[in-house]
Amino acid sequence: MSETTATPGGGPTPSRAAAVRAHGDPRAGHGGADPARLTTLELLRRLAAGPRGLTAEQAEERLVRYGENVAPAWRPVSWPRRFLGSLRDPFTAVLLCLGLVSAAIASWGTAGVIMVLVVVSCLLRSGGEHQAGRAMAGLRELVATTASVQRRADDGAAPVVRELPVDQLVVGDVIRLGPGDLVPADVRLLRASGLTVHQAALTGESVPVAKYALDAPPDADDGAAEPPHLCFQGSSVASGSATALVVATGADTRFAAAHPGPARRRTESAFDRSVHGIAWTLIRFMLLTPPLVLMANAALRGRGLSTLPFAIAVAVGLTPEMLPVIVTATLARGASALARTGGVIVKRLPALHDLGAIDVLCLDKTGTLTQDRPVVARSVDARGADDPDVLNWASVGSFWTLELAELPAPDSLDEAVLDASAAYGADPLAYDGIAALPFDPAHRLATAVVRRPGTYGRHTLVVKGAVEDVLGRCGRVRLDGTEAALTEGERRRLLDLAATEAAGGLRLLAVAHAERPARGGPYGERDVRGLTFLGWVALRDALAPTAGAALDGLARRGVTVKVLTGDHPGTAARACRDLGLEPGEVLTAGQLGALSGPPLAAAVERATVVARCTAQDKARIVAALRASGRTTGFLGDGVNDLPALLTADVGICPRGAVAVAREGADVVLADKDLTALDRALTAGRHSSGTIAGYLRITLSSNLGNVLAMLAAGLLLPFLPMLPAQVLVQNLCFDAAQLAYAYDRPAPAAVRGPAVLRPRAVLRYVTVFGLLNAAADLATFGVLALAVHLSDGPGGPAVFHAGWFTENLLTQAMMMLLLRTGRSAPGGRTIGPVHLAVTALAVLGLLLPLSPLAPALDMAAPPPLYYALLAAVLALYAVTLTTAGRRYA
Ligand SMILES: Nc1ncnc2c1ncn2[C@@H]1O[C@H](COP(=O)(O)OP(=O)(O)OP(=O)(O)O)[C@@H](O)[C@H]1O
Ligand SMILES: [Mg+2]
Repeated sequence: MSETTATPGGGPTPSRAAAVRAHGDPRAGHGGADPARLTTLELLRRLAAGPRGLTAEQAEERLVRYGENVAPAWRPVSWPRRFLGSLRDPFTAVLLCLGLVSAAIASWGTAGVIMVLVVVSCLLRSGGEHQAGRAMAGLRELVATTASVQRRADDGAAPVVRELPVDQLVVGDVIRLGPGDLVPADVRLLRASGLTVHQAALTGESVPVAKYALDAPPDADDGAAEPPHLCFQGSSVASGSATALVVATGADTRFAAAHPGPARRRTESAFDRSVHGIAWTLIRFMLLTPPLVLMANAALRGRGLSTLPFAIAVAVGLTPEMLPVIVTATLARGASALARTGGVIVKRLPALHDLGAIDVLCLDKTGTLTQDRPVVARSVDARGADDPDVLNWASVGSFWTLELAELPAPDSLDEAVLDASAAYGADPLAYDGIAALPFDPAHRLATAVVRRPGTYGRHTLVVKGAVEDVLGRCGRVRLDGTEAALTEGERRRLLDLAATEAAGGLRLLAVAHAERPARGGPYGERDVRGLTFLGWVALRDALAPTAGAALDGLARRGVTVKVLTGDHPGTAARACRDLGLEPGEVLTAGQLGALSGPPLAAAVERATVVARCTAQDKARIVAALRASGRTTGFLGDGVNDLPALLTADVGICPRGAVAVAREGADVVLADKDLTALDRALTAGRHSSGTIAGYLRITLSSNLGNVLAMLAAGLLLPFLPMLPAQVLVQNLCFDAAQLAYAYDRPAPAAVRGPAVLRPRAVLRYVTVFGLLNAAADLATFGVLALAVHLSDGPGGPAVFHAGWFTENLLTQAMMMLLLRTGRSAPGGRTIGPVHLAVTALAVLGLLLPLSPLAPALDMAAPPPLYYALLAAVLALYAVTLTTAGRRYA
């Protein structure tokens, strides 16, 4: 291990020293001098690398010597570590405390029982998690990202750019980055074109920052500022492209050094919130129970500390210690079924539950509701008349922004423009490309700087982008072949004309140009001013074939849909209308101004479409919806969707989304088919229903038992239940409840968002807990009566047996009568729940009569008891069914 451990600030570790002397130290970027402070040449020399990339052999050797590019925290967790980790569960912690108290008062029986409970639940849980973890890793593998790496077959060969798994990167590799790529390691930029990166994961900064190559390091005093010529693992490319040199990988990256724990999880998810709410209420109860039992026994029956083991057993009886096991089993089963048959990959288990709880889903438009395969419909001048020259200029812009990029990532609009203009015989090669400012989603513009043939000393800026943004940078307009000043009235006329065009569902790409005296220095966004407006290219982007059905399904399932798009409000509204989603009030992000928090949520609540959103606007809206108490999903596929994907309760993206979106999303839809969403929501709601069902039924029956134990403890001269009995009962209950994980959902259970509301659960538990306690007390009565009438032997053993039978039978009845799932559509077929219920009932009836009974201090009750018990149970069943209808 010492071989791969970096020593930040220090020299190489002694075990590496020899290798370093022989080969140069490829990791000097981290262990030696700061890679930001060297010139490019010095750095390349230190890393024993070159601008043409490593050879396959060099890369292989470095991979073996320094390890894969994986942060230690992301390696799979070993089984024993999972076991220890599961001890940190709050229920387990409380159980352990109770066990320690029992041991302290030398109540070895109780302590032993508690230890067995803890170990069994931790074993089951860690085993389940381990399995689920492996399944999840397999699923994540399906959507793993790659990096474009430039390598050579051998020293003489030309470099070839290949897609490699990110973990194969080594220090010294030369990689290419394009929009939507994840920065796979810490890199020094060799060349960059219009590069901006999101580094929110590292610096918390939400807007993309510009990065550029620098041959010589900046002034030494700039040390504190972010180096503009380095990009770090964990950030992502918002716009532009670059060629870069890998300077640190794996555990040596800045991100891994700053986040030694498991990878980020933004804020608490909806699932965590509800489960924590319930868990902490229960834990408060559990901690209160022993002192209360002690005091009641002391006050009413004059008993002393001798009741402590019993008091502890009562508290233990309240614990749903299998909750984590059931949660993991249910979610893992749901997720793998969804991956197998539903075409949906859930990357983070609790996200399945959150899927079921979503009550508002925000979508982007392009690529989600539409196919993102635009086709040029027309090319018009500033009068609205057909004019192929506008398309011509657009194609010059598209061609040269792509040609001058480090990693040409053809945007669908650029492709459409190039396709259409080729048919017109446009020839962008008739110009020379000078510089390019690739499409920047924040400014909604792309600029190419070209030189017309024969015009030395002059440069032409060709600009295309959103109509509002392009017009905002124009001072003149070309009308009928001559240029005129762009008056305010003219600007308004053009915006109106564009709105009319957009209302027809077309996407618009406005085009402008400007002549400038030639210059040597780089061009920047600030140079894009004083343009002459030419017109626009209108493109048609067909609707996604399954989008209409998917929106319908969402509405039927009680999910509100909001469209957050970067496109024109008119285009977005028309797409919605065509899909059968009434857009109502259409807002633009500009209208929302600086609103945030509740006022923003209120404004968005009324709207269905918010257009002209930047990436930050989308995230801001999602955050406001979440803060207003809605469980919010976000579905998007582009770079401008990443912040929103990370902000939402559940981030969803299609398989074809850009790498960062796939990396950041919790759920990936395997194909373009949006109806998979419906299957995902159903599966999520079903899982939530199962977990809620387990909690409700287990807690109700536990509470009933605890109340009955308290009453019996005060009424009887002996302990109403031995610790061993508490254990056996709990285990039987929990094992039976696992059957729920295999139950089919009932239509009613998946109709609306499945939110686990702690208050509702606790109210339900109180009602059914009291009912259960009433049934127990009635049983005590008939038991005493039966013993008395049949004149048979009484005493603790008979009482224990009678109660044990009744407990398991009432539990079986609750499972059957209060469940929300159905085994099969008709509800006729025998399903797993029926089997579990039968097993529970048989065990309850036969165990007290079996040879095992004496070990649990049980003895068969008189036959009369069974007859009377049947009457009590019949009454209980009627009450349960009636109350179940009311509270379900
Ligand atoms: N390659 C490009 N060159 C120039 N302008 C572009 C380019 N791509 C998009 N635009 C302009 O920027 C606008 C906004 O694009 P953006 O990518 O932010 O949103 P979108 O993809 O249309 O919508 P959504 O957010 O629904 O995916 C487009 O309407 C278009 O006018
Ligand atoms: Mg998009």
